[in-house]
Amino acid sequence: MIQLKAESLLPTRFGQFRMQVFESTEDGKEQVALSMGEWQPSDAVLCRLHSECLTGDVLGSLRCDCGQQLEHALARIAAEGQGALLYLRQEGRGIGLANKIRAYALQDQGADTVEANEKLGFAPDHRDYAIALEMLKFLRIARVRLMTNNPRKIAALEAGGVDIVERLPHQCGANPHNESYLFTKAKKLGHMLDMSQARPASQSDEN
Ligand SMILES: Nc1nc2c(ncn2[C@@H]2O[C@H](COP(=O)(O)OP(=O)(O)OP(=O)(O)O)[C@@H](O)[C@H]2O)c(=O)[nH]1
Ligand SMILES: [Zn+2]
Repeated sequence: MIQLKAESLLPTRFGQFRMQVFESTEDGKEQVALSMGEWQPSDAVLCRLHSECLTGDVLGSLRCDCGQQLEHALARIAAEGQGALLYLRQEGRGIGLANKIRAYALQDQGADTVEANEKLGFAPDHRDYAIALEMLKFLRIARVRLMTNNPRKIAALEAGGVDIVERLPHQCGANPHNESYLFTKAKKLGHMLDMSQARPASQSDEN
């Protein structure tokens, strides 16, 4: 279960959002919703479920595309004047920061992002979206236009009863350092990415 712990306005360089902090009674983690505008329960609301990535979101890492995806989502919500971003505390696809950095070290020795997780004894994607479903319910969002390339995220929301009215491709932030990472996501994790410009992971000299 989640409980709303606090809320306030949050002016950002993208526009003014309403920030709500929830706490999960299961694990005590603080979860964040940033929203803008108003909606009716029947409206299809522009949404992004963003998984925490300290390295990409905050530290400017080029090993992934998270920072740019986060900014792009907030900018898009602000441009439309309505929508919600859930900032989900599931760092490293749910394995936590230290394990993600261990996975990076294995990637530096040649493993791809999926193999590295498996070597550490984790599933390739350890996330669960139960808390996101509760947050959507709290926000009275039952129908979404979802910014994502991840088919498992879509399936998890649909299984939870959310109506995905539209899937908005959310591809941005490609660079030479994350090219093989994105390629592996498309090939092994089924992400809907246009990789026509990318080389296969085996030919890439970067992680
Ligand atoms: N375990 C692990 N996690 C990673 C790695 N690179 C990024 N992450 C985490 O992956 C999460 C982002 O998930 P992605 O699979 O990149 O994308 P997604 O959010 O599922 O899909 P989109 O909605 O299409 O962006 C964040 O929590 C990152 O910290 C990695 O190499 N290993
Ligand atoms: Zn990232």
